[in-house]
Amino acid sequence: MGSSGGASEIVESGEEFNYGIYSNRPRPLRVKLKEDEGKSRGCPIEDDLNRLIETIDLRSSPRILSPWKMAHDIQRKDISKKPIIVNAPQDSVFGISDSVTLKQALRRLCISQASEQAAMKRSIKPIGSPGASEADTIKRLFATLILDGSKSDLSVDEVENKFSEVSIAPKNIAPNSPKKGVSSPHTATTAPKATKTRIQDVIAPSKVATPLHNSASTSNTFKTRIQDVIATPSARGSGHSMLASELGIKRKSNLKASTSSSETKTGVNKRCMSSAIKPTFRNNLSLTKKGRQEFTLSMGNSGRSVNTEESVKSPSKTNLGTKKFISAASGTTKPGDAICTKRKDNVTDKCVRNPDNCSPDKTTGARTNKTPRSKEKGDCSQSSISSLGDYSSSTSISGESNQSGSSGNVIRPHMSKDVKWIAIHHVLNHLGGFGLMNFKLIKKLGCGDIGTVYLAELSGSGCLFALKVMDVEFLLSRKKILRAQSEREILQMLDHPFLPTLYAHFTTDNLSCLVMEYCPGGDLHVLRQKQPGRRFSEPAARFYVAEVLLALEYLHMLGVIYRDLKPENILVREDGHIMLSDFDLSLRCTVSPTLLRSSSLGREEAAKRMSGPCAESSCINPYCLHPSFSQVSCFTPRLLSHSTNKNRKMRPDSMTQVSPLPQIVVEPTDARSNSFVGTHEYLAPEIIKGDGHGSAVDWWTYGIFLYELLYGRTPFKGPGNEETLANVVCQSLKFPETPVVSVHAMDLMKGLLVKEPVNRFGAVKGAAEIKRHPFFEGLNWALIRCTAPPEVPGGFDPGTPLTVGKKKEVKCLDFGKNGEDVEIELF
Ligand SMILES: Nc1ncnc2c1ncn2[C@@H]1O[C@H](COP(=O)(O)OP(=O)(O)OP(=O)(O)O)[C@@H](O)[C@H]1O
Repeated sequence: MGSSGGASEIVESGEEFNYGIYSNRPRPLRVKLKEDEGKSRGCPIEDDLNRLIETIDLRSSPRILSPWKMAHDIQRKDISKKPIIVNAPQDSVFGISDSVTLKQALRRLCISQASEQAAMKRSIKPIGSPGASEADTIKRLFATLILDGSKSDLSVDEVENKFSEVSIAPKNIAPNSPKKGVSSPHTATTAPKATKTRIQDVIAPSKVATPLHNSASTSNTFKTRIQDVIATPSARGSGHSMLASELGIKRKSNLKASTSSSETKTGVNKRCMSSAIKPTFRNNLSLTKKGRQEFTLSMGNSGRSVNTEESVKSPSKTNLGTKKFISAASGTTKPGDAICTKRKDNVTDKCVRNPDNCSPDKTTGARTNKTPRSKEKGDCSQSSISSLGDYSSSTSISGESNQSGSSGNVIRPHMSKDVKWIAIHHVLNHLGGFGLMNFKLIKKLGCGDIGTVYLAELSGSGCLFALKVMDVEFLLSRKKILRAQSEREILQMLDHPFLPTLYAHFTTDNLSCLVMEYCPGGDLHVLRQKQPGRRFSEPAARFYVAEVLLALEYLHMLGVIYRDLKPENILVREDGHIMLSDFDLSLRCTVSPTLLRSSSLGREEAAKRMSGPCAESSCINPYCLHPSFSQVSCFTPRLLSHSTNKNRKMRPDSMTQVSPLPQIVVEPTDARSNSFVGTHEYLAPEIIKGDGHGSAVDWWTYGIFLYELLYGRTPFKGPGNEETLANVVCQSLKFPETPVVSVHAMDLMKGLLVKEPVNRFGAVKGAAEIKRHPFFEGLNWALIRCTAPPEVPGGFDPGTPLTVGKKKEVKCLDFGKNGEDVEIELF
């Protein structure tokens, strides 16, 4: 997660300056200090909103401030662990290294050979590969089993190359696809003429839609509109915002063509806005205190006069998003249909799969001619591009069906009693949507690369949320819009105890806001620093990495490669369990279920891994493997059920009870991206070398993560970032003598931190393989969410004074009052 503290980041100049898609000139990397930018830029959105906070008297609202979070502000994050985004998809297409300067530096650090080999590889093969079209790959989703042809004597590499595919389901079934109704994507990138106009429509507040309320029509009010765009209730699986508005669909489609083009020319931008560019994004927002009151009152009374312009343009819909949604949910129009319509017009490949496993078709070829084969998450995200129009103005409710306005009918039944959902539905049903005025901003939680996160209370509900606020113009201008959209779409897909819930999404003229689950416990980076020796005990580390493993497994099954695992991105919930956050660097791709039959070698390796030291010894003590886990047995319950007390010793033949069964892997093990994204100390070697990477990068970062939790530092950290990168590629893994770590923990880290991704633990068989490692032995995966966490955040303090409301603490931006109007100046 980002921090408001200083941080160094690598920024590819080409992100801000167009080098031309065919340019093979070296792209110098330069390092910027985030704190420097912060000085010049001043994190405009946050400051603006801080000012907004000041204008709103929050003292009457209950405040719940976490002492952990407050401590978080004090203990700043490791500045060397800021994410890197160097993405030049067009270069990747032509096999040209993204980061020549970096490679030169690495060459001096003796990894030139590896880098050059990687560059040669890229130059002789189409890295992007033709790739399967989205439609094609999704059609094949769950329709294919990949068998290894019963080759029992293959190495891991050979196994990969000798899969044979057997179709076991109709090809039109795509239950695991994150999209619904994917169809011909050709139309998505047409209509370039209209693009400019459409973008202007979205960007220019005055051209978009009418204000929500009459009072908002005054010049100094938030021009908040509630578009009748409601997010899909079936977020998971289909998992994307649903447009009820035909107009919205058109906007998205048109915008996609434009932004996609511009994005792929320059790559995704990394850095925040510099002071030199600052004036470009200067806008004025203002809030009329009186107007706000009137607005709220009006919404409470009528609450229905919204989005006039779009209602006119789209006569089929009602003026109220809620009404339309209810209508849709009641059967006249299914939400999913809207998704299908949108997707048909806007599908774009999100990632390029392994050529060996892709079946390129004409569709893909045609599309890739129009859209460079970007493999970066943002560039490739189909719905990222398509949903750009959402930023014009909308309210989206995630994961709810909202039938007949009830808050109880949620697609996520286990959350139906969640008071936050009830509160969200209540507002939706009564006000028709959300605006900033529906939230009381309590404090700033943090400032990331694409937005600022605030602790916010949904007015009158007492429910706290994390409100992520992003400036759309800023995102568009800095080419970060796709990152933001991709993150939102991923969030909409999620329904997992260790992943954040996105309750709603709404936009104003300039701001896109995500209403997310609030985690009061800070992040694991801060929590680790509070531990003795700044490291977690092994049981605590095991708990955290186990929950992270489940989250990663779930993400992989959804076709999301996380790519930015680090303690900073692991938030701690109120109950002490974790929440993996921050998805703007994630890569979305398709997943083909794969059935793997274990080879004999695989069995041997599995036996070795499963048995650990006990297999080599005569040990029959079930508690020997983990001195620190007195409750942990040597054997899994599965094995124990086949073992007698007399014969608890792990035997190679006993492993056949575990490994001979075919294993289904539903993870994007063959996905490939060439983007240079991540955090220095956590970057996988294949990313640094530019070899192309897939889901195995998450298992590398997982190994680094475990290492850091246990040892209090990462294994390859050098004095500088380039040295760190060189160490990642060249240096062998070493374990400090202290603290003492169990052999199983070290074995797991060794398996995960294998530099060659194909040999990396989990790379072929996914998370299931890692879950079977003895390090986790005895852990009840299904009930881990019921396990007592190592630490539970301290109690809330509702009486904590609000500090952000003090005017003297407001920095960076002018703060003026005109009568009753409080001007909020953006950038
Ligand atoms: N749901 C949440 N609950 C509590 N705090 C949060 C939540 N989401 C984010 N934060 C805090 O806000 C900060 C900023 O988060 P955000 O995701 O915007 O930035 P980030 O993690 O740096 O990601 P990036 O810069 O890649 O966009 C985080 O560091 C975290 O401290």
